Amino acid sequence: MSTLTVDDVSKYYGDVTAVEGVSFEIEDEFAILLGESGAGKSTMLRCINGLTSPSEGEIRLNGEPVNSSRSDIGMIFQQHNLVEGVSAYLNALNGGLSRTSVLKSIFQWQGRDDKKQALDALETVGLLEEAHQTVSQMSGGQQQRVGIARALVQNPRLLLADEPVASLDPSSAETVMAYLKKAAVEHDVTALVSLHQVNIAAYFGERFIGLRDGGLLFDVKRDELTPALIDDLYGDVETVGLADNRQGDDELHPESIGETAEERVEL
Ligand SMILES: Nc1ncnc2c1ncn2[C@@H]1O[C@H](COP(=O)(O)OP(=O)(O)OP(=O)(O)O)[C@@H](O)[C@H]1O
Repeated sequence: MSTLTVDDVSKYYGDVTAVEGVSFEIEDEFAILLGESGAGKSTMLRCINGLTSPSEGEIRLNGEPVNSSRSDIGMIFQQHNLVEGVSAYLNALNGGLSRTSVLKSIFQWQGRDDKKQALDALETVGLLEEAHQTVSQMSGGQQQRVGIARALVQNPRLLLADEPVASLDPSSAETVMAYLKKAAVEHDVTALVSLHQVNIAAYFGERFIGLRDGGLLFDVKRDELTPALIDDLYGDVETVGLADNRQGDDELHPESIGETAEERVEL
């Protein structure tokens, strides 16, 4: 159980306003951050995980201010930042580094608990049999799943992901999202994931936070996410892909995606 509170947060880079006056709270949900390029999604996530500080406002996790990089916030990046030349297992094990001294990690003296946790995390993302495969030999989707496993080994109370499937083909993107959601549900972790693929977002998300020009445009639950809101967020160009999923003018129907991914992932 964890609650993320974003309280009137602004972030300025010189004259540039990246985020302005944004407030929302998410509790035990799989939430999606939507917005076009430059809307402030990455800046918001970087403020939440303490990689940068807000210029104004406060961010709290379970009531405690977040003011520097914290080990209980797991972060998954678009370019997964794995160590390519070593195995999936060793990459996952690295997630526990904050609990292990540098000397121990160099000599791979992590305890049995850490090792079991790394294998459990790889099982969660469907890669137990590939545990000893070198990451550079894995597909982009598999590498991203190793990134999810590594974040899980941190024992996070909050999982953040910045465009985790942006560089994947649509089928791999669905599979990775299905594993990410499975990981959050199984580990009982609140998640905030930035995405630009609206259909994938609508299928997997439980809550949607829309940013436009750094401000909060909407904060809605799944049944309140309408094409009209998406149009407000992206304009006509980005919503073309929604056409086949619409019924009437005011409902999203993302059922056509995700089912095959879910069958594969066995959520
Ligand atoms: N370190 C920085 N220095 C100056 N300006 C920045 C910096 N980081 C972000 N910005 C600016 O802040 C605004 C929001 O950027 P941000 O990367 O948060 O948006 P985004 O929604 O994540 O976009 P994208 O999807 O393209 O990554 C943009 O105008 C960007 O140019």
